Amino acid sequence: MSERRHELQLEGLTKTLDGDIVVDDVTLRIASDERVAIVGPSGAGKTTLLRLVSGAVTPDSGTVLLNGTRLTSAAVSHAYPGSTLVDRRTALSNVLIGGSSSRSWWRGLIEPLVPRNPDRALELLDRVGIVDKADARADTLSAGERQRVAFARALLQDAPVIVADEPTANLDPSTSTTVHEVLDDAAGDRLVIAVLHDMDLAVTHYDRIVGIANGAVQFDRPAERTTVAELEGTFDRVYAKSSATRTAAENRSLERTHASERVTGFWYDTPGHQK
Ligand SMILES: Nc1ncnc2c1ncn2[C@@H]1O[C@H](COP(=O)(O)OP(=O)(O)OP(=O)(O)O)[C@@H](O)[C@H]1O
Repeated sequence: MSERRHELQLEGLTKTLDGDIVVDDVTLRIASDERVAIVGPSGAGKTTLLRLVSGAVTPDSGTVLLNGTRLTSAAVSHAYPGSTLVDRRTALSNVLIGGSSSRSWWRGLIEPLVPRNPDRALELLDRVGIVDKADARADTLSAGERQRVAFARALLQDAPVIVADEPTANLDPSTSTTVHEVLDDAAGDRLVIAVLHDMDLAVTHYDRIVGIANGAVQFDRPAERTTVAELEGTFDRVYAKSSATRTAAENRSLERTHASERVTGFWYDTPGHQK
């Protein structure tokens, strides 16, 4: 991977889904090697924002630029959850699948079966601390080990931007901490943008916290200058606006948020929050 510095610019990103503004005029600049956590209530628009960055969703308006030119999907890799590994394949084979997208389709098909050059994949498994499990089938690995394999798979693509949507959602707190440390270390000078529900993890393991509510940026602070209580307080103030002062779109977003919270329980991992 090149050592050049990168800058990602999100300029006025807006996305409407089913008539509602889900991402509302988001502008952010993110530099190389920054670890950015996106936090916010359920239904706030975090995943949609990440999908706009990765190109999976097209904005209604606004742009995503890398070093001043439009970001291509090849410049973004996904650190998908470990649950997305192919169970019957080895850890090494799963990592090689991640590198297939940059090669011809037929090589992509056969390479995981007959690895031609596994050196780089082995190096990445080593970097995430599980090279000794390279030949183990994915379904014999622990949840934390699977997540490490998923990170190695993402890193093989050598993209300057890594996006991760709740990469440790189903891991216990201690394993979550470890795998975020692994990602931080292994990502090197890449930009990492992760959506996280757990604000403790965000504040502890990320450089910068971007809070999203109603599709808009509510705060953007260095992690070292914020606390979980401050983040929660900001969200409470946003959602405590009286219905009279909320716009119609904000009211609809709030209704969606409450509906999502009933399903996912946004505040479940933030002790002290009063519903
Ligand atoms: N394809 C879609 N069509 C219509 N509405 C959608 C679509 N995808 C997402 N939405 C809505 O957009 C809003 C934002 O969704 P999004 O998944 O971005 O929120 P989120 O902040 O990531 O939520 P969570 O934390 O629960 O994952 C939600 O109200 C959701 O129902």
